Amino acid sequence: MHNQLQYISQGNTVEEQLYNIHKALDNGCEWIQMRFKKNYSDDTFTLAETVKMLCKEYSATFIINDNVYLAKQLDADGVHLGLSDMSVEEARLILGKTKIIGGTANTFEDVLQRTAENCDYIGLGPFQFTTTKQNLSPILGLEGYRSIIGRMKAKNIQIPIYAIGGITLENVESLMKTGIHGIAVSGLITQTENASQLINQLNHKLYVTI
Ligand SMILES: Cc1ncc(COP(=O)(O)OP(=O)(O)O)c(N)n1
Ligand SMILES: Cc1nc(C(=O)O)sc1CCOP(=O)(O)O
Ligand SMILES: [Mg+2]
Repeated sequence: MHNQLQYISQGNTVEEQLYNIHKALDNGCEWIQMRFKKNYSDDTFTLAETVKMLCKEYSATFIINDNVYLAKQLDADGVHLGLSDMSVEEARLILGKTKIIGGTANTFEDVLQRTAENCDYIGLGPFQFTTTKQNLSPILGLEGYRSIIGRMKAKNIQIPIYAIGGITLENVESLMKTGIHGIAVSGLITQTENASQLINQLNHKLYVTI
């Protein structure tokens, strides 16, 4: 089963990205999604190659946002795909059965679609407003998660759900009580001045509330 905490990287340069990813790994994150929203360049390849090495050193899972071909080239552990990215079916053909393919969902109908597509997990959001991503879908709030997870249970759908979007430490307990499997966070870990304490607290809240 996948780790309950996924760190989504941030940074406008390779150096910023590496600093942030190193900080997350050094302080106990075991799952990194490299999210470098630039047009593909040599920089992207260099960054991904380095992050792959770092994740190996820390025995962490390494997935790449959007870029299935890069994940294939580097033999990464997987990818995360949004609703307008490459289809899960095509990604599965390229990456094979054993790699992780995560998919975004914003509604219950998206969850049904992602389940039918055989994603390994779903990033369901946004929980609340965030500046990390532009053009957000409507905010779900706690009630949105309760409703979607209730409808999943009624249909016996068991795919792991990760909440995403503007999550803070104070939100984790109530989010976990809705029945999600875990959380994906970016700004929270990137901006903290005490990553060790924060990640310990996050892991504790994730673990005890399951
Ligand atoms: C875990 C997780 N959930 C959702 C997303 C968002 O993916 P997407 O909709 O493709 O948006 P971008 O991240 O590509 O801007 C995610 N990255 N991770
Ligand atoms: C990458 C992403 N996708 C979202 C979605 O709702 O699909 S919200 C989001 C940003 C997550 O970063 P933070 O923890 O800083 O809010
Ligand atoms: Mg995407």
